[in-house]
Amino acid sequence: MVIHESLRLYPPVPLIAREAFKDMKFGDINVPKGAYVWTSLLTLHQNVDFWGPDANQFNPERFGNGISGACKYSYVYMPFGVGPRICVGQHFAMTELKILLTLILSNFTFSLSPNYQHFPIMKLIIEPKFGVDLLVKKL
Ligand code: HEM
Repeated sequence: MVIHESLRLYPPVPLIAREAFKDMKFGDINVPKGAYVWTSLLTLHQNVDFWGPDANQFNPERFGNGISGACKYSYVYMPFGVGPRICVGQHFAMTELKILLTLILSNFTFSLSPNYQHFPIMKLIIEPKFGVDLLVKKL
């Protein structure tokens, strides 16, 4: 739940691109062949109409009943992309994150340093501008 919620609010890859291989129409919008269509995951992941009024809050419990319980349209949650070009490393990444979190939580307590400044920025991926200073204590 914590991993899902982190990837929802801060999807490391915030934009997904597709190229139209032929002239297309989405509703009233004409998309000519060769045009790039960019999908903003931040917009999809933080829309109050899909996630509820606390869409901008960090609330891992929203995933208590899975993705379909957290969101009105589960397909808008796509931190690893979607379709034939979906991230090939997604299962590896999720397993790695679970192992890493388990190892950290079973060996250390940690809290945010008072020096921490919440300042996510978008470079190639979303990252904390001033890093994440933690106070770590061995159990
Ligand atoms: C939290 C970690 C990760 C996130 C959030 C992530 C996210 C993404 C996203 C959004 C895409 C684009 C998907 C699309 O266009 O629909 C992508 C593609 C890709 N990812 Fe990841 N990824 C992660 C970890 C990894 C890892 C660990 C690997 C390799 C071991 C990996 C390998 C790839 C590759 C090769 C592609 C290109 C797939 C293609 O174009 O067919 N990713 N990833």
